[in-house]
Amino acid sequence: MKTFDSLFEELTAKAAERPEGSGTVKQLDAGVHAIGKKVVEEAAEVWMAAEYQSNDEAAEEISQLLYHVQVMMIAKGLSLSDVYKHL
Ligand SMILES: N=c1c2ncn([C@@H]3O[C@H](COP(=O)(O)OP(=O)(O)OP(=O)(O)O)[C@@H](O)[C@H]3O)c2ncn1[C@@H]1O[C@H](COP(=O)(O)O)[C@@H](O)[C@H]1O
Repeated sequence: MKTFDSLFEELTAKAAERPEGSGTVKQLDAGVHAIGKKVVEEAAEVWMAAEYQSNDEAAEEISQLLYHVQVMMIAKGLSLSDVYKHL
């Protein structure tokens, strides 16, 4: 099963290798403003799913939020330790 750290490693490689058809590369090319909008959109979907949908649907929305947060980290050149040191 994928973890937060292993997904970050995968996305970092995508950013470096820029494979054809990668949604991550597309998001990174769209820039911080566009990525920020996705983060906010997914956060709202987490909220709505948590209040009105099943736990499994809420978990899926949370996974999408984590993904977009990681894309933002990569767009900003932030490492896992840059974030973890604040936890
Ligand atoms: N975990 C994710 C992931 N979670 C969310 N998303 C993206 O976020 C979107 C969120 O879904 P929504 O239901 O909100 O979709 P939507 O608003 O209709 O989507 P868009 O129109 O904005 O694409 C999805 O369509 C995906 O584009 C993800 N995209 C990729 N990954 C993983 O990231 C890795 C790299 O992916 P690629 O860069 O695409 O190869 C792979 O392991 C993927 O499984």
